[in-house]
Amino acid sequence: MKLDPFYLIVDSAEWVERLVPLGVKLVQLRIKDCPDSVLREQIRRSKAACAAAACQLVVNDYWKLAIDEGCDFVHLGQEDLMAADRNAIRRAGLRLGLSTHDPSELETALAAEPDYVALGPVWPTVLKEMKWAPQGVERLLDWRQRVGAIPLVAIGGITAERAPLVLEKGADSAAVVTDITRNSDPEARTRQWLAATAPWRRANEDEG
Ligand SMILES: Cc1ncc(COP(=O)(O)OP(=O)(O)O)c(N)n1
Ligand SMILES: Cc1nc(C(=O)O)sc1CCOP(=O)(O)O
Ligand SMILES: [Mg+2]
Repeated sequence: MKLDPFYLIVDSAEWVERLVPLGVKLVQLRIKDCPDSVLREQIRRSKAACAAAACQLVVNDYWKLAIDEGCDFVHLGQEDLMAADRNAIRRAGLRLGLSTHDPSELETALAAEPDYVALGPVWPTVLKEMKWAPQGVERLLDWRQRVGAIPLVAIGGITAERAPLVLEKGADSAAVVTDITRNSDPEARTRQWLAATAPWRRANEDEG
């Protein structure tokens, strides 16, 4: 499985509907503290917008709802993974992305046979408080070796200018929240991201 080199993460279906039609091919719906009924509706709308644009939707955290709503990719952190029913996720045919922040988390993640591994925060992030110091781009080289053929996602403090730095260090995809959603012109910034990651997208296409 190949991941698009630009991995957009947003907190509403409105964002998905607004930015995915610009050419985004990989998007995560990351909504926190929301009733199930609202989440369901948000997932449905995001799924429809992604289907119309041939974009891969990844649902963060809510693996049961993702199964119920017929989604095919979830992202879980280490605590999410501990609470999740791994067999139910596999039985439903869901692909699984997992967060890692240190070697022991990576070991746990690899044992769960994920479809991608994320490493973060590469740089400081303003989105949420994190107990890990920034990893730095060099750590990606180490993770690249350790994960082998499993796709690797870099996350945390990545901007359109920094995205090539993580892709050059072996990440398959660069994930982003605030550089786009807190930009004064999110559409223009999304286009900048698409342009900055285009060489890696083309390489994926050439490799088939
Ligand atoms: C691509 C990607 N990487 C890491 C995370 C973080 O997941 P988690 O550690 O579960 O934290 P929350 O995002 O749920 O706050 C992610 N969502 N996506
Ligand atoms: C949601 C999340 N998870 C991280 C991790 O390291 O696991 S860093 C992060 C925030 C990413 O947002 P931004 O692109 O605005 O820094
Ligand atoms: Mg989580």
